[in-house]
Amino acid sequence: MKQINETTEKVYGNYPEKILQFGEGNFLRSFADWMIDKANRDGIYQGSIVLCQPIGNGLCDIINSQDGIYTLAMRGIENGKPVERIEQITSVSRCISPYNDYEDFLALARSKDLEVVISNTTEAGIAYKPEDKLTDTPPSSFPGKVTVFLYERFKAFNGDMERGLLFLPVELIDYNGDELKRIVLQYAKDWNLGEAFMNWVENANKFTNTLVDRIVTGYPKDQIDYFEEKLGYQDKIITTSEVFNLWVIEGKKEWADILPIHKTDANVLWTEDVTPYKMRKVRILNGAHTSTVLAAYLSGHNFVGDFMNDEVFEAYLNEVIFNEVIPTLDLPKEELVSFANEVGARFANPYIKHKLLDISLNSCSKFNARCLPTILEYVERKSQLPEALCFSLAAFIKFYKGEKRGMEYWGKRADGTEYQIKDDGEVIDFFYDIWTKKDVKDIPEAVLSNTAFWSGKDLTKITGLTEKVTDYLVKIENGNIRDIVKEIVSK
Ligand SMILES: NC(=O)c1ccc[n+]([C@@H]2O[C@H](COP(=O)([O-])OP(=O)(O)OC[C@H]3O[C@@H](n4cnc5c(N)ncnc54)[C@H](O)[C@@H]3O)[C@@H](O)[C@H]2O)c1
Ligand SMILES: O=P(O)(O)OC[C@@H](O)[C@@H](O)[C@H](O)[C@H](O)CO
Repeated sequence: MKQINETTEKVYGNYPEKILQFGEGNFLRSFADWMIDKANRDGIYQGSIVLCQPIGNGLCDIINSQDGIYTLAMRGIENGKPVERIEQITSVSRCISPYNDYEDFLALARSKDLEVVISNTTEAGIAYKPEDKLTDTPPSSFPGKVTVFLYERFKAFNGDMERGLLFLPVELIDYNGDELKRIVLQYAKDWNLGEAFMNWVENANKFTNTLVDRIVTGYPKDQIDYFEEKLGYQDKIITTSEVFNLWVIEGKKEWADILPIHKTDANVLWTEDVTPYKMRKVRILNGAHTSTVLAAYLSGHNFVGDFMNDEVFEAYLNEVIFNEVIPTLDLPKEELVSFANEVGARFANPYIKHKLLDISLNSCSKFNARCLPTILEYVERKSQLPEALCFSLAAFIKFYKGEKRGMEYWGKRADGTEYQIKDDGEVIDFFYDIWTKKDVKDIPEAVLSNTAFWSGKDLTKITGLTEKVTDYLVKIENGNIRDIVKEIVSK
């Protein structure tokens, strides 16, 4: 069978390289690059994207072997009917690995065409690593790479204030753009790059805070035969997603015209404050994922769609969203309910195979960011505990019961299926330790009092929480998890 680049023309990838993108993963290729391709296709933009692989291992070689061309399949239900939109994305010019092509990376910094930097380096990427140096080729951290890149540009254009770049980071951390800028300035200070450079970073460049929303399920391993037969070519980096998309960008409205994707039919919103959108999305959508998938997986489900077809879990999800999360948010109720209904429909999308184990990755920090704020706010507002979320905390603790196999940590669910528990080393060590040394009745107290997990808070101070989580954990250990969920939703 032919490769995609033997059957598909690289239509926009030869346009001037106006965008540098840190992160060549599934998400950005299914989201930002699709929007840019759309803008090129609509004739309102003429620019291509240079992908940059931010860590040593990645997809650069495969991407270049396909001339940057790949397929995106977006599937869902619209007006009650199934839709499948398949597009060939041809706006990527090439992929650079700064580990192999450091000179090419620096040469791009000196380019007059370059205007925009997009990034998705996961929640771990926007981090300060004190060991990074200006002379490293490249510095290991993503902000370190941005700093050497900007410094090269600053020198090449003699600090020209017109040569700064628009930054659109999408990492799911609070104030992603502000945080990236803060760390770049920290490196500039550490490396003595001078006041003039720091002033240029601050005032010539435009850092936005952004929030993204699209369920991306990546390479369709189980359906690859279907796609190859349908498309008539082989694509090693074909990616899949839902149809829904939303990119909220906090920045000055006039910056939007640098990358006019808001003028396409993609859902791009420039705003002065991204916070309410972020809170709505993280607490409702991501909170619903994290509070439901671990229990659903333990009960025998494997995909989001599976538990949405189980009336007990569907009712549990609704209980979490409508009775526990929404009452803790201050946005207009109608807007929240409409977003929540949309989330339910998105989770039930029969064409999206979203693996529960993929969502379970790093559940400890996810629970802290996505679910704990709701528990705290609920207790504050109602002076009582949110039952379903307390149960989800117990399910999370149970999910993290495992045994070590070399560097890996494996759990086992009631049906005998073994699963790998993926999280930071310290988190894994902690859970392994308590599950091997403590009686089940003492485990919640150890977890809830571990302030390192909960942004410095000792959760045992919340009246009744330890007892309730203990009660649920003991029930889960001794009974059937789906029956416990059923009991919660029938109260
Ligand atoms: N899949 C979704 O539905 C979805 C939706 C919205 C946001 N996200 C976010 O996207 C991220 C996952 O991205 P993906 O789905 O493209 O996964 P992926 O594995 O395909 O890509 C991950 C990218 O992050 C880079 N990366 C990983 N660790 C890094 C580090 N420590 N420093 C710098 N770069 C690093 C990789 O090189 C790669 O480019 C998650 O953080 C997730 O929160 C995913
Ligand atoms: O991608 P993660 O691992 O951070 O989280 C899993 C899901 O909650 C997440 O990918 C959502 O599907 C996404 O945030 C929707 O926009």
